Amino acid sequence: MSLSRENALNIAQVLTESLPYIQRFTGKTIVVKFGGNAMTDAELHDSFARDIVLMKLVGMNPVVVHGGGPQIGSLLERLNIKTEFVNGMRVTDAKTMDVVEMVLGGSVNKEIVASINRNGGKAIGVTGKDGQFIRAKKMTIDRYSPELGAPEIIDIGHVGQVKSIDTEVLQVILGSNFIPVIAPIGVDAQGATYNINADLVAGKIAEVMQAEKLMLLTNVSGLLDREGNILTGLSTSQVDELIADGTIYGGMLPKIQCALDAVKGGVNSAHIIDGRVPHATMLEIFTDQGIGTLITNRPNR
Ligand SMILES: Nc1ncnc2c1ncn2[C@@H]1O[C@H](COP(=O)(O)OP(=O)(O)O)[C@@H](O)[C@H]1O
Ligand SMILES: CC(=O)N[C@@H](CCC(=O)OP(=O)(O)O)C(=O)O
Repeated sequence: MSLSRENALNIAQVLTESLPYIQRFTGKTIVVKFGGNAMTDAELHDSFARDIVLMKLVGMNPVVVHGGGPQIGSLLERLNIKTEFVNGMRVTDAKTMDVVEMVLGGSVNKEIVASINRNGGKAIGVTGKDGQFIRAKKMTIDRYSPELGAPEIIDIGHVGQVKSIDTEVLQVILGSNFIPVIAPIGVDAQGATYNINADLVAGKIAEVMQAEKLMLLTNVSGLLDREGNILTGLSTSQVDELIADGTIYGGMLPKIQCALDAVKGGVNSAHIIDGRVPHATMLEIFTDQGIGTLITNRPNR
């Protein structure tokens, strides 16, 4: 079948458009957090894996961090274990922690590894327990209680925040040309296991690896205002106002916080993008069609 002149030009246009991006990002580390709806749809799963393989093939160093909130939720439901979130964090008792580790370190991690490998990449799956590379400490939530009319500190169980990342494990994996696929489980000096929100892990890894980009794939088209418009190029103080007036809540809180922290810590840009769009990662990296919310140290661009 021969190609029409118009089609040929369209295809050539897309391919040449990608050239400056390939040149700019070759050799750079790009941390991609895979989560939300994109993870539960087989087709999107596959298109994500292909994007990661392509990035690797043209010389970038993709590092995948994944979530799995919906998958944890459905196993907890099957086991009749009730679950709740405070400020976007799952309250995690000992039983819940077992399920979280089983799902994140087991089924979800291996499914992503398998789909990257199936598409011609070489992925290795790890949790923060491997080589103890994600050191965690307990997280508590400090918030204002309208009922008490005073601040309160809430214990949310085995939920961690990232204390430090030992990059050696990642350097070994990247140095051997594999693609690391990381489950957000952390460990403390005593060997206790922590459930860490995947966005927080992705942000910290991007920071310690001094990544070029942090990409957070989610199940909305970006950070939205109350009318549903995508907000982009925001300053830290504008974000603070949106949190204070309730426009940003729940799962968007850790996402926006880690994006801000990452760019403050030296990551060039952070992007909150719509993982429901097939090839969202590729579109963001290789084309002029920036999608979603961009956060940089240079607001209002
Ligand atoms: N201002 C906002 N813009 C977009 N989404 C928001 C906002 N505030 C809260 N959210 C909520 O955050 C969710 C995304 O977080 P989360 O469900 O944890 O995603 P993921 O599983 O991808 O990490 C959205 O589906 C939405 O319900
Ligand atoms: C403490 C905490 O909330 N941990 C998350 C870890 C998984 C995650 O972050 O998954 P998503 O990115 O898909 O939401 C959880 O238990 O759901």
